[in-house]
Amino acid sequence: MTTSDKLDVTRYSRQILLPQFGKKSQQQLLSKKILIIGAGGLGCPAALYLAGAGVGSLGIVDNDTVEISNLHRQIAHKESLEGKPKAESLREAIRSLNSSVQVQVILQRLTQYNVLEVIADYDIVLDCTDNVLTRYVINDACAVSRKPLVSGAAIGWDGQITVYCASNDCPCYRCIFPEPPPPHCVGSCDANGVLGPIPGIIGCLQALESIKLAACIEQAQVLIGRLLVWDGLTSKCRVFQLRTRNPNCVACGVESRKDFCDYDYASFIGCSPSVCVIPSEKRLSPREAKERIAQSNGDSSEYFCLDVRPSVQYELCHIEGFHNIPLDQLASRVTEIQQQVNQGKRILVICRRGNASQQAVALLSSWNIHPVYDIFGGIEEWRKQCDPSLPYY
Ligand SMILES: Nc1ncnc2c1ncn2[C@@H]1O[C@H](COP(=O)(O)OP(=O)(O)OP(=O)(O)O)[C@@H](O)[C@H]1O
Ligand SMILES: [Zn+2]
Repeated sequence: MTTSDKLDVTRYSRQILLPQFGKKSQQQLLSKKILIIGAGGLGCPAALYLAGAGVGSLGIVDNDTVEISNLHRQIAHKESLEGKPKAESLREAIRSLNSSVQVQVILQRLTQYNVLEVIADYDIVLDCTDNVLTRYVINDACAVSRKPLVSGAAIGWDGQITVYCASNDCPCYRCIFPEPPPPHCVGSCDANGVLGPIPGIIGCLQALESIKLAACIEQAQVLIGRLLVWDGLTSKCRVFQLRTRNPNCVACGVESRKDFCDYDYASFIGCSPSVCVIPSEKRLSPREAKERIAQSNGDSSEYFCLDVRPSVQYELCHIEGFHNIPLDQLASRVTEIQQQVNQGKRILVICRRGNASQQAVALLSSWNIHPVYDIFGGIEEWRKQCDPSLPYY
């Protein structure tokens, strides 16, 4: 036995001692290359446990930078690295944990144009991202390349994980979800919140399933064709059997496979970068809105200022003088607004970023409530133009 063998044995001894694992599995792990897409809430724990376990080589893809609001769950990053690329920050954390792991950092956004090239070199791919479009892009590439895809998701109190494309019968994401969810049903941590340990748990499970695959552990049952759902609020965990592979799937079906290079993912998902649903004369900049409010001073103001964000966000921060009626309560509380209009007031509507407020203005207009104006860019733009003391969240 060589000295380096001895060193490895010491480092990995606690897992090598497992009868199902042993030195053979350790050597398998050391020979594998695993790609982690997304260095956020899922990617941080997944990468650290894979590095600790001694995977030979890890790739990290992320084009984002560290923000303070990431740190409650993206625990590989540090306060001192705020503003620095997440993938580089994660590489530093991996290095200080296990310097023998090779790390390749890709500071690019993964798209349909680079995905095949990026994943080509790896044995296993982990989807640790947070958006539906990227999920389909990664899936389609793994389906075509027949690479095991360990797919995790976490939001609010809930998380889930499964493994796609890992065997002949194993479905891909499109086999299970041939159509994407409607855009308004898709949540995000940014909009809906998330408790830190939820992505922590799912990211650890992604590392575990990847280790089982990479180390070729015969007795292990991998989450292939099964979806594990974790409800953190009730501490209930359920495992659902998924459909088998769809032979006519456009991603993994041999006969029906599409060429995804020219595919219009944005239209398929039904997303547009910024929603604009009302005419420009009904929209004011925050600066203009603030001036108008100031000119029509105090209680006798000719404006009724409405904040349509969820109450939990309103409690987090709000602009003085704005009343909170969340968008989903607008219909049931429309008489309150009508009363303000009857008293001669004009309605000004704000939300977080300017989409919900436009929907509110469109709804109020359709109920013949006039005049009503949208403050474009929402609280975020108000913070930039009028009041930097408002917290960023
Ligand atoms: N197409 C993509 N290419 C590269 N990285 C991606 C892609 N899509 C998502 N990601 C990355 O996946 C990670 C998802 O992590 P997570 O949702 O925990 O973080 P976040 O987006 O920073 O959080 P928040 O929503 O609170 O701002 C992010 O770091 C994001 O940059
Ligand atoms: Zn499929």
